[in-house]
Amino acid sequence: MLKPLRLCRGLLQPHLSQVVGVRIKYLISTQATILTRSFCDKMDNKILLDSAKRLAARTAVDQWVTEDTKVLGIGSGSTVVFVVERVAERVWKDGALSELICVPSSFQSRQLILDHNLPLGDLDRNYKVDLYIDGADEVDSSMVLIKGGGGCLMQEKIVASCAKTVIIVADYTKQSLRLGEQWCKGIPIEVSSMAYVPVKHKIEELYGGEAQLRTALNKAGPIVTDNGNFLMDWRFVAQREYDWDEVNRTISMIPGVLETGLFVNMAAKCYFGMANGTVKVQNK
Ligand SMILES: O=C[C@H](O)[C@H](O)[C@H](O)COP(=O)(O)O
Repeated sequence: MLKPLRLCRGLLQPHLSQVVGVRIKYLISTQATILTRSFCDKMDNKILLDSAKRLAARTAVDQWVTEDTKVLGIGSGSTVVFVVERVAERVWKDGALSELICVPSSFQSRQLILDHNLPLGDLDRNYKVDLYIDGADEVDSSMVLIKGGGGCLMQEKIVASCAKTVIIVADYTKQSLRLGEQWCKGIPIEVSSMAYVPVKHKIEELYGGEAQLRTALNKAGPIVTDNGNFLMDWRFVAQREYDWDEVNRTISMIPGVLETGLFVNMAAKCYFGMANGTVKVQNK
């Protein structure tokens, strides 16, 4: 009785494996097509966003960095890369801006200044900053900014506070009527490592929402800022009306909070690179 069954199985097996094989090949090719498509879409989006950032950055540099700009504060993030690129072109290709000194706002922006061989300054010697150019994670209609999505905010705010003029450069995805419309990761807050739990509870009790410790992607545990502190991301209640100036002042006063990523009344203009290749300028 076993023999015919074995025979039968033997006959069936190649057929089944062929069917399954064809199915698997089909699934793999479909999955591969979906993956390739989503990869291409992501790449297209990145190219579009990068060109919007580049356009905003170059326009702002060309309009604001002049021979009168002796001390230029350099922000942090991916848009600022194009700012430094353009400043370096002006210095090294055009032979302009011979007296320019650049003050960084993070380890990244210091490296950018050095990589482009631009004169590096610091607030000890250059505490009067003529102009500060930086990116933002979100800009609302009153020019309140969320910053710190890339982990830099405290040094940025310090350098920005020393500047006569603060100019923001960003791609079109950063423009909002209200904070939280585009940027859903919350407001970054730099805190002393020993204080993150009480700070979290105080913010949540005062204003609702949820404040979370930012954890690293390629390291176990929390993100540590350039200043050796922790970062919290406070996801506020998007539907609630907040007075951001008051919120910023109150959170800044909580012991253990070193700085917030809310920049209120600091930016004079914001340059948004748009998807259609134009630049939109928002004034204070
Ligand atoms: O922490 C980072 C800084 O505040 C950046 O300026 C901000 O996150 C915007 O960065 P990006 O130009 O990469 O969008």
